[in-house]
Amino acid sequence: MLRRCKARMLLSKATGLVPPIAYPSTPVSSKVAHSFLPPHSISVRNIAAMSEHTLDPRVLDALFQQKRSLRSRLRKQLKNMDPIQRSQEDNAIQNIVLEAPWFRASESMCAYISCASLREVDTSRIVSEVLSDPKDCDAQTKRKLYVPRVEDRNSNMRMLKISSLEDLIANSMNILEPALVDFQGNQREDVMQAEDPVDLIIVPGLAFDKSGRRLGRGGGYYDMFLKKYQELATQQKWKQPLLVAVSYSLQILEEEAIPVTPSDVPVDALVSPAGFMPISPAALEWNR
Ligand SMILES: Nc1nc2c(c(=O)[nH]1)N(C=O)[C@@H](CNc1ccc(C(=O)N[C@@H](CCC(=O)O)C(=O)O)cc1)CN2
Ligand SMILES: Nc1ncnc2c1ncn2[C@@H]1O[C@H](COP(=O)(O)OP(=O)(O)OP(=O)(O)O)[C@@H](O)[C@H]1O
Repeated sequence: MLRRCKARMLLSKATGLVPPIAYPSTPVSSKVAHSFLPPHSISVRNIAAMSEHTLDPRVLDALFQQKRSLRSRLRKQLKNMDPIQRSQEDNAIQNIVLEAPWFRASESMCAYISCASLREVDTSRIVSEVLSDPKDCDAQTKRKLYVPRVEDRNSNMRMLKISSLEDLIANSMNILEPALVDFQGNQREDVMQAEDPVDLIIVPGLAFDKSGRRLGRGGGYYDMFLKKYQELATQQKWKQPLLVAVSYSLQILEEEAIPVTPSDVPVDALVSPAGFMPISPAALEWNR
């Protein structure tokens, strides 16, 4: 406890990110989270620009510790969510995505295959819609869908192209993912090797805040992938993909309530049952 308090003091002194007081043990409501907001002068991008080496390791440890407590609180809240409410929210979120101009205009995208036991926002209707045969179009204009496949325990994840739900098999974590080769024995296309860019990435997470910060499951898989894809897009002079997080209402926290570490990649927008919440200039463009 003493060590943790000391780390908070250091963290507070070094970055101004956290007030030197104990973290609340009550569930995170937006009200509680608000009293722990860091000063607005520190943005996600400022922290992201710092490398893991420029931050004091004790500061970094304290930030990861805060993330861990937030994760465990969110996991409990998600587990306790009323199943009827969950199913209503799943429907509302997917309706919003399916109707959204940024989704309808998307020709190529990455999305996750939701896992019910992880209490993730259901993406099954979104995935089915993208995989369905295009109406009034030839096969050339079929939309492309890439989904995650974990490569190893070093945060490496690939996004591989699938054309049917039958391309998926359950991994050791019971998450459906594509096999490396298709039924004809051909290597599946990896989004990092594709000729054309994806315009949309639908991301999962345990919590999100109104400034676009995202708290994942702690593996670093998405952050690592998003960083590499953004670098590829820059190198190829492609438009950056729109990063949209789908979220139950209880997963949305107040601005800057989520601690940020240098590898975190912020999202452009959130979709919750309350609607589309654009955050970045790219997302705001879709709301004009
Ligand atoms: N549907 C889906 N697919 C995905 C991800 C995801 O978040 N959702 N990933 C995104 O990275 C990658 C897999 N990463 C994962 C990381 C942790 C756990 C998991 O089961 N976590 C447990 C806690 C485990 C522990 O702490 O010991 C949990 O969150 O309850 C699952 C997938 C790639 N595929
Ligand atoms: N001091 C540290 N304590 C804990 N994890 C650390 C530390 N330094 C680096 N890491 C790494 O950071 C990664 C976790 O990062 P982070 O908490 O940002 O993940 P996440 O955003 O929740 O996960 P994802 O991107 O998969 O959704 C892990 O791969 C972990 O090994």
